[in-house]
Amino acid sequence: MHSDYRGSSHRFWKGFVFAWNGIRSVFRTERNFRVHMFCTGLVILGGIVFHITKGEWMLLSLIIALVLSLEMVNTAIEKIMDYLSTEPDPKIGAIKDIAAGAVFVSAISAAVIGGFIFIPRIVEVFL
Ligand SMILES: Nc1ncnc2c1ncn2[C@@H]1O[C@H](COP(=O)(O)OP(=O)(O)OP(=O)(O)O)[C@@H](O)[C@H]1O
Repeated sequence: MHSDYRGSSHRFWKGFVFAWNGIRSVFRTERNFRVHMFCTGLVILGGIVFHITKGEWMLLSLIIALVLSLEMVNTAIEKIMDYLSTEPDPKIGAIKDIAAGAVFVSAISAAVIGGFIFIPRIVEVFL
């Protein structure tokens, strides 16, 4: 079915195009992903404004990548489940809940890391 692109000499670069298309698709269809992207923008802005350290940038980039990629995996799992059946089914519900839980766990960690990095600096501004 995909023999056309697999046989092409540009298949390596086409892999990036497919990945980019996936990110665009999630951005367009998933509100939660757009919320995460908005938060990412705020965090990057905060990092610039507060001159955070190189180590803090590394930690932030890791946790941002984790949250965004888990949101994409969650969306992929939801789509697989909806492709299999759109009928109400407790097993499908449980699988989707677990995938959503994974995003939630990473988001909590992101909030903790963001708190440790930014709260002392914000407090300093007001003291
Ligand atoms: N076919 C189903 N059978 C039973 N429960 C379902 C089914 N589809 C969805 N659910 C329940 O509804 C929740 C939301 O599922 P949905 O596919 O609507 O994702 P969503 O609203 O896009 O969620 P998210 O905010 O995680 O992206 C699931 O976590 C699950 O509890």
